[in-house]
Order: sequence, then structure tokens, then C-alpha cells
Amino acid sequence: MDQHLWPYRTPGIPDDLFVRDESVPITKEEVRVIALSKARLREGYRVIDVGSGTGSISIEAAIQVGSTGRVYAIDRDADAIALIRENARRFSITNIEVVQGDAMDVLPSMPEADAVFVGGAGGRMYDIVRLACTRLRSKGRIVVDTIMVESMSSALSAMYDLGLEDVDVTQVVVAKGRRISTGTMLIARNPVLIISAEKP
Ligand SMILES: C[S@@+](CC[C@H](N)C(=O)[O-])C[C@H]1O[C@@H](n2cnc3c(N)ncnc32)[C@H](O)[C@@H]1O
Repeated sequence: MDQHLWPYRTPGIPDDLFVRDESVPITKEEVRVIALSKARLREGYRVIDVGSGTGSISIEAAIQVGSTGRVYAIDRDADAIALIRENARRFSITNIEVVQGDAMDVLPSMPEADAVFVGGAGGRMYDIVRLACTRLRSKGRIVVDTIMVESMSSALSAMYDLGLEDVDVTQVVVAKGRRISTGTMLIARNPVLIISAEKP
């Protein structure tokens, strides 16, 4: 893997390095860093990224798990699939398998994973978290990120109903400095909810 665009193992690839499209919202750099930290990835891990969008989480995870690990990037949207492929090429990442389809249909055929990210569920968060957990090994971790309070609630209900451990809810509120004529002002971004847990 020749990551000439991001030659580091540390997460936090600048958003501008990804090829993007207005119709596919990216999980922003600072949120991504926290979401990745909640998954506690290691070299050789197998990761599933549900609703992988531009592939930003998948690509960062692929770098974390290294060439002995593998990432399965699932998205139902054809534009997103094209973006993931393009971004994987851009970062010279070869340990990502891109899968087009609805997570409800695709997850049952996924291999057992050490970690699952859920970045999009299309209103089916409860079912997708439950199904995703069937693919998780014992002590594997699931990390959901969402801007919707209903999705947070559904993810939490699924995690509690499944008896997951170490359930954590973190709200990430980021403001970024922007240079103006009189100095640097902070521009607020939408809060994002990160819900994570571990399978017993
Ligand atoms: C907010 S974007 C994900 C952002 C992504 N983490 C990134 O950084 O680009 C949500 C994605 O989830 C996908 N999605 C929503 N519901 C889905 C489902 N049921 N199955 C598969 N993909 C789904 C959408 O097509 C969209 O690309």
C-alpha cells in the first residue's frame, strides 16, 4: 500500500484530500478521528463500514488495519460506490472490498468482523445495528455516527436490547477557525452523535 497522499498511520485525513460530491455527505475529519478511536482497531482487523459514502472512514480504517487487515465498504448508492472506488485508488488502498447494496441484504453474507461502523442506515438503524452485530465477533466493537436524534435512539435501543457492553454516547461539537480581515472567527458545524459499544 503506497499511501503517497497520506503517508501516516495517524487518523485525520483532511477532508479536502477526498474526491467528494454534494450528494454524498462526508464524515468530517475531526468526527472521523473520534469515531475511529472508539473502534480501537488493530493491525490485521477485519472491518465492515455500513453506509460508507465517500469511503473516508473505510480508507482511514484500511490504513489502520494495514495490508493484513480488510475493510468491507457497503453502500446502496451508485454515486457513493463510484466515489469509494475513486478515493481508494487515490490513496492507493488495496485492502478495501466495495459492496453495493442495501445493508439489510448485504450484511448477512459478510464475514465475521472485529469492528463495524454504521454511517448511514436509511431510517432502519435499529434493524441494521442488530444485523451488524450478528457479524461481530465477541469483544468486537460497533460505532454508529449520526446527526439524527431518532437514529441515536434506535441505535441505543438495539445496543441495550442486544445486551452490548461499554455503551457510550458522545456528542461531538466542532467549530473551525476561519480567517477574516480582523482575525480568525469560529464557524460552528452541526453536532454529530457517536454511539459505540462492545459485543460481550
Ligand atoms: C452520511 S453518508 C456516510 C458518510 C461516510 N461515512 C463518509 O465519510 O463519506 C451515509 C451513506 O449511507 C448510505 N446508506 C443509507 N442507508 C443505507 C442502507 N440501508 N444500506 C446501505 N447504505 C446506506 C447512503 O447511501 C450514504 O452514502
